[in-house]
Amino acid sequence: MSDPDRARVLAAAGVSRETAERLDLYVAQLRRWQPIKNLVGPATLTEVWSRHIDDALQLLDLAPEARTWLDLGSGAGIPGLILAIAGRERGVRVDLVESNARKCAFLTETARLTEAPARVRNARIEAVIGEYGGTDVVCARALAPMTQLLAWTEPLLKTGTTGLFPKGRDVQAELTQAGAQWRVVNDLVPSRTDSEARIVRVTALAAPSHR
Ligand SMILES: C[S@@+](CC[C@H](N)C(=O)[O-])C[C@H]1O[C@@H](n2cnc3c(N)ncnc32)[C@H](O)[C@@H]1O
Repeated sequence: MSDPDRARVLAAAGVSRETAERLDLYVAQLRRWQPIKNLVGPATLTEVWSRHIDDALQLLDLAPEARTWLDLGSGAGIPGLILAIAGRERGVRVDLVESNARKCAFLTETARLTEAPARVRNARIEAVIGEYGGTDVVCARALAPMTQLLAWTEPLLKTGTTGLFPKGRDVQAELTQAGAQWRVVNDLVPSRTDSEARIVRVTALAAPSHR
């Protein structure tokens, strides 16, 4: 772990001492379970505060009023479990949907230890997405191309849920491809953890008339 990164990330996020301790617990859990569950890319563990914690925390600032969040394909809880830990004191609650049972075991245990307001759902997105209408924000990192993300989240994005999807340098190509199937109202927010990355913020969605 790089301590300067930890201090910088926590100072920028302005979290309480209790929240910082819970994030420390999350990082400790990630390190403990990584050898057995292979939760994140092994190389990224040396930069966990910038690559994962800060990368997740930046989403909170993009929807400061949101209270209910849905994270799809949570994996090791990025961004969803981190958002639940950091957003706890402002009343944030997060639903995590993940199809891999071993990852769900990690999520459940770590949510309990960190007292995070997170509910873990071991299910496939396509089977359960319809149950999450009314959620303030749906997010997903490193899960699927925009076209697939929009297809999964269509019922939510068409009814007022905001979408936040961290993306890499191919974001424009993904949006162009998605534009063939959807009319997407979005903006691109620069990522604070990677100069080439963007967060796609979707505020409305419609199917084009010729579909
Ligand atoms: C590449 S990982 C990304 C994990 C995490 N979001 C991150 O950024 O580190 C994608 C995750 O999505 C899960 N996943 C893929 N397809 C899914 C589906 N249809 N329903 C639920 N989970 C799915 C996988 O099991 C995996 O844990």
